[in-house]
Amino acid sequence: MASRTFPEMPTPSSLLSAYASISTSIMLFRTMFNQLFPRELRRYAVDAVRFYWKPKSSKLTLVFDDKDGLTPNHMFDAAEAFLCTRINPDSDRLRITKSVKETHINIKFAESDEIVDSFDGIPVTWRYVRQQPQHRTGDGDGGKSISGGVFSPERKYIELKFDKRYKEIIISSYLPSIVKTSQELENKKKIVKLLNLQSYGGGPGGHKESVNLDHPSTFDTLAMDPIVKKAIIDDLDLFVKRREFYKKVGKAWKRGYLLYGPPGTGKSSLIAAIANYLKFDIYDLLLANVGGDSSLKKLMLKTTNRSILVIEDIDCSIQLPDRKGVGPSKFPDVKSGPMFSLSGLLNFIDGLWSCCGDERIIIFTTNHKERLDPALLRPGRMDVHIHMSYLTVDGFETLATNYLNIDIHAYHWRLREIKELIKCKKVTPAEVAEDLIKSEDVEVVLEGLVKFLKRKKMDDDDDETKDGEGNEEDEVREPKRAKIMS
Ligand SMILES: Nc1ncnc2c1ncn2[C@@H]1O[C@H](COP(=O)(O)OP(=O)(O)OP(=O)(O)O)[C@@H](O)[C@H]1O
Ligand SMILES: [Mg+2]
Repeated sequence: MASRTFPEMPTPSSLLSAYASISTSIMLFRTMFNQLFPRELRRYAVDAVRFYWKPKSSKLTLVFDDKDGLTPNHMFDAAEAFLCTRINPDSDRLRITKSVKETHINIKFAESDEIVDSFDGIPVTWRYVRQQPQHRTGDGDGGKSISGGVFSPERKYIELKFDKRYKEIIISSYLPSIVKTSQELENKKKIVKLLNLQSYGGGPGGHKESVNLDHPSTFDTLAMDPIVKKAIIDDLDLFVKRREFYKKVGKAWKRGYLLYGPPGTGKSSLIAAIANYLKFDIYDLLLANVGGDSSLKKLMLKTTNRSILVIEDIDCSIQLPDRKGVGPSKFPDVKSGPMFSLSGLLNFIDGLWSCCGDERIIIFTTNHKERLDPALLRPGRMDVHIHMSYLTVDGFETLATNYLNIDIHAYHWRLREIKELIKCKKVTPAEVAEDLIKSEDVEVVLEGLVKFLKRKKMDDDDDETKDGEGNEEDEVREPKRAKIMS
């Protein structure tokens, strides 16, 4: 049987001498290595390896700081507003804000929350970050605190993370779409203001008093021919989207409307409806208080873009000398007051806004279009002439629906008599509106309205018999339906 040989067990002294020789060799190697590669060279080599071999991220992060230096960063505000529309329904935390002036509560996404959105199928992630103010000793780029050391103010920013491959599309398309959405949201929230422009009591340049426009009139509540109403809305829509067009053709981006018709037919209501529709502030220019051309110019310079300049009752609010400067017009109802030239007024509209006005609307109203200087009616000055006239059947249906909150079809038989009376009598929307608020009982209101219309018919018939063909000043001679002319 073969005998098995076992390796000889190392003795403790042989182990010790082996250990001693290994550590001597290591020390020798280290000394040589350190001499060959000094500390700086080694550090450099390590850094270089780290830099080139660092695993590359496939993500790009865009940072929207709330401020750019001291200036608020519009992109931060836009992103914040946009993200309000993308809030995760099962968010655990939301921020709630409201300023004194705001009428609504803002719901915003909170710090550290993440919102996942997608654009053209590209997934993106948003994150809101808020860094608390920091106080450090030593140098830094923050401000100096009172107690010495360095103070970094609070920093707020929003991060947008996405795959680097989509950098181009995100920057050139997604970000502009965010700006657009935020502007639309801002517009919806905007409270329209009514500002009175007058030149007395406010120092050399006059002053402007502002209140929130609290006029409930909208295109939905306005009783007028639906075709004319649609034409006005289309005209406004076209106007506001034609920035580039106006620039290209070298025309001031403005539109002039002349609203004419008898009192109580909705001229002022239409102005409010336009302002509410476009969210443009209204500047009410009180011409009777304007001292002359130069104060008019100062007042006009106080108006802002995206606004409506309104001059009501243009024919009778001021003594308008005729264009040749011969003297004041011979209107029976002009007030005596400061005088300035009509040409001055027209020049401001044409000249001033050509160089320093964008998205401006000017609206003149009058009860007597025929009394206006033809120069004012020339195309380019007043682009659109809108005749506001007596109540039509369509208009009455709008009023009845709004005021009585009834389904007019259900009241078809009841309303038939009223419609017949409206068709053959010249009654203003204001007169009918006045009657529609007299009671909460629909039957009582309708009965009262029938009586009113019958009485009016009898009175008018009597007047016509007395006056023969009627007098020319009477706006009753206006065509019956509202119309638009541009
Ligand atoms: N077309 C209309 N649609 C709805 N309501 C109207 C209309 N016209 C008049 N009203 C009602 O009558 C009131 C007076 O109308 P509004 O002041 O708009 O008339 P106006 O044409 O400006 O009159 P004026 O020539 O006297 O200035 C309005 O507040 C509104 O309640
Ligand atoms: Mg009016």
